[in-house]
Amino acid sequence: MLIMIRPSGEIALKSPRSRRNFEYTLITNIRNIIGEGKLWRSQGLIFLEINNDNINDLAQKLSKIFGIASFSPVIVTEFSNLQDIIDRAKQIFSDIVRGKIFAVRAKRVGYHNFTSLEVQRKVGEALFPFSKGVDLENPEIEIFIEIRNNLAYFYHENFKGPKGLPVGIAGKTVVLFSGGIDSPVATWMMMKRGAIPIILNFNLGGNVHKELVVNELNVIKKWSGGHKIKVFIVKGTDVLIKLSQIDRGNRVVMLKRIMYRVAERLSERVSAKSITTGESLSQVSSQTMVNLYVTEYGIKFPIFRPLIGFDKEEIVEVARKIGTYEYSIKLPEYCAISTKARTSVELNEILQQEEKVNLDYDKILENSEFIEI
Ligand SMILES: Nc1ncnc2c1ncn2[C@@H]1O[C@H](COP(=O)(O)OP(=O)(O)OP(=O)(O)O)[C@@H](O)[C@H]1O
Repeated sequence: MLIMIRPSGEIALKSPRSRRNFEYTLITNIRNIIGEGKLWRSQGLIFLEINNDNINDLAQKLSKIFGIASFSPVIVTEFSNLQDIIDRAKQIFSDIVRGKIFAVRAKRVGYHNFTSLEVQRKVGEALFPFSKGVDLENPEIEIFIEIRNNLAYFYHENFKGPKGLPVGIAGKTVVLFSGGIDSPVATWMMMKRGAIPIILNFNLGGNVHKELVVNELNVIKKWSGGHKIKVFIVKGTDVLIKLSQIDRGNRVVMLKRIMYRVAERLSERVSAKSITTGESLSQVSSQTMVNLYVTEYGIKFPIFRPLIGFDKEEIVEVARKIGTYEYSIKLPEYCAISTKARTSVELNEILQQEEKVNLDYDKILENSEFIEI
């Protein structure tokens, strides 16, 4: 089976050099996920030739590879004149249009002594006797013919890809991953823009919490373009004990600040250039603008919050689509940190209390558990 893969439109707009890099990364990711077959680039498209004839199985996998806009199983023919194309189209599609209202769509690249419109008309005429009729506006089935120089590609199925950019082209980001609904979605959105996530989780609920995080990451892994996901699990309860020394109203922001600090250290170690969180503005008390300002004060990496303008319903919709929602809702309440924070903490107060708590962030990281998914 031959599959024509159309990269995201955004990739085509890049300079030739970037475009080549993006396409090569996409090819590597496809190879890692599919694990067999031959892949090559041709005029802005990617082709995959594979022995497996199960398109549904393949479509499941390709539809989760970022950087793919759409894909179609195609039949390719070399031709020397329009009649060759008409004959081949008849062979391929007469059964497929049987009893259906159809339309032919043709595209052409290169020099030919016929137009795309002529191809549509002539192939339409040839298939008409087998069909229930033609309707260009509302067909039951569409027949596509893409002519590129002396090759014609025939297909009638078009599967959607997830668009975005191939995972890997943007470098690494350390994701503060709670296991709740939001941070898995934030991870997915960063992957969609080409970032490789390095996961940092503060375990606040023992094995139950860990298992949940691992389950979610197994789902997310399906979208990673074959990249392994590195996970650092910090024993969050040790940090919580330290927090008992400070004001109750400041604890949530302080815990977040500690998470950012450890994420900062991890970013240095793994050469990530940003930190990602699942925060969205004003969602809970720790996510007011003031509290976000205080939380990230002095952190040397940019903090990316891809969900900042999303409301909960929109986040849930994405979580359901990617498949993490069913796990996230099982996260016990004690693993979330967003209870009872002051909506507006004082920066100086927090900085003083941070000194008092005096944590060794490197040590916290060194004592973390590392797994790879
Ligand atoms: N235990 C944790 N380990 C790592 N990061 C965390 C943890 N708890 C929270 N975070 C980070 O802080 C963000 C905000 O968490 P918070 O609990 O305040 O809100 P939330 O909206 O419930 O987020 P989520 O749905 O991701 O748990 C999370 O999206 C995540 O990036």
